[in-house]
Amino acid sequence: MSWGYAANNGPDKWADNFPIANGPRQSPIDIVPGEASYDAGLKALNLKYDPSTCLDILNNGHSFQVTFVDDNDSSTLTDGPISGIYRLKQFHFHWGASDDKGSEHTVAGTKYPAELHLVHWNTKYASFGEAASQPDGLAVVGVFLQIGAENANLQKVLDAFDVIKAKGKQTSFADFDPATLLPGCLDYWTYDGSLTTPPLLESVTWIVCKEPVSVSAEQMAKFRSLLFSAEGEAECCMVDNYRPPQPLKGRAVRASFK
Ligand SMILES: Cc1ccc(O)c(S)c1
Ligand SMILES: [Zn+2]
Repeated sequence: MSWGYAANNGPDKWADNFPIANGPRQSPIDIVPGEASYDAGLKALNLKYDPSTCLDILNNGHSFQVTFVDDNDSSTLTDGPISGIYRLKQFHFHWGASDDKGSEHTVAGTKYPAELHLVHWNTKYASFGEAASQPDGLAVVGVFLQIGAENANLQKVLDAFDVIKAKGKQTSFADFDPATLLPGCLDYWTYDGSLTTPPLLESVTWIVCKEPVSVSAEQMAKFRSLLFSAEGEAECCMVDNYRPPQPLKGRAVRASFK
């Protein structure tokens, strides 16, 4: 049986097949602002995305992801806490069955209804797959979603959901600028962590934005209309696809802001 988020294959069971689940730099974590140390040496994030690199949108049975062409430096992350050039590979979300949960990172225990992950890989390595196995291979920008006004930019993504309702469905998705999903203020916390889904590789420099972006309650309902299950299987709503916070194990969390 493959991993998921149910009682029989969820986060508490992942260590059975992925022992790194109990490793020293697992994600997500609870971010405690008062314990983060301001680092004046941290640069501002430099995100430069080219909408023409947007390729398709896929229901992979764990989340939905928008994938980008990454054979050149058209869509990149530079500066911030990283050195070198990291290319955007995909973005996806994690969310809850109700608005009181859904984010993976928490802020002093506060859960947001959803969290966006923009996944980038270090071009010092030959590919995403190679980078994902290296301690400095990936950089994921996390953005919290909070219930408020309808997010017109996010709606463009949600409008594609009808054709990717079930696991394995994929459709073309073009000319989307992921920068439109970012908050106005790019203050961030950063720490060394991992993928939050199996294989839970400890290759991620996490960059979590302090400022959330809005999502309406109706838009959250649209997230919850996706299915974990494939066509022809018993329908299982795609909700609560988040891993809870993991032990910090002595790691430092730095803040780019005072
Ligand atoms: C590469 C990757 C895949 C899935 C994820 O949830 C994350 S956080 C990163
Ligand atoms: Zn993720």
